[in-house]
Amino acid sequence: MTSIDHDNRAAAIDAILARAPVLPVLAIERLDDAVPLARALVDGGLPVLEVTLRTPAALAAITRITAEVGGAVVGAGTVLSPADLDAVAAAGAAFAISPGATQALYTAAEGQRMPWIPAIATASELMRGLDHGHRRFKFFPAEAAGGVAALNALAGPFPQARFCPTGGIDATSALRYRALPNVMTVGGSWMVPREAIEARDWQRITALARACCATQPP
Ligand SMILES: O=C(O)C(=O)C[C@H](O)[C@H](O)COP(=O)(O)O
Repeated sequence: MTSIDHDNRAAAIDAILARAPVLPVLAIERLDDAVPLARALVDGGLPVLEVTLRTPAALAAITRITAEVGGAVVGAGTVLSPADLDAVAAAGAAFAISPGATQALYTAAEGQRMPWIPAIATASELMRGLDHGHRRFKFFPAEAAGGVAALNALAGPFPQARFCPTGGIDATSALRYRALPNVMTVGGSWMVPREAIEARDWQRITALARACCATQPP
């Protein structure tokens, strides 16, 4: 892949993630929850979704949301291997995102049209990703790996890199991340509480999503 292709790849990721200030991270246990859950989030102003491959329903959920929820942009999360990358592309994912990165994934992603976002937690991991031509990264596990202070520090030597911090973030800390110039969007699951999904309380999820779009602490 040429560096121009890498520019296109970064632009494609920017275009997707710029659509919302927050990226909900979903673990969908019941396939029938996929469409109403996605609708609740889209209605609350969060159209870009990460459906993690942590449940058996995940691939079918990606396909179903993509087909049935207008306005949703469905990505796949917890992509751990080239086989996962192939599977989520076949399911129709608009993008793929991983909690880390491996040489196998960097190589496999070169052959995919679907954008893939590797994750980093250290400067050395970031340098490896930059060597592969990537400039957009998940920062995981964000809070445990140094949080806002770490991203501020990385901005010095790596001004070309931008991040989607994820892991341990809540409604209040999300605002601190969103204020950083090197943050594209903030990932997390705080707006999709497990008990709300179990109770199919879609109105509560829409209200929590709406609060994510606010610029003041909830
Ligand atoms: O599964 C993956 O691919 C991950 O990278 C992990 C998730 O993004 C985080 O577990 C979400 O973070 P919480 O908001 O703390 O729930």
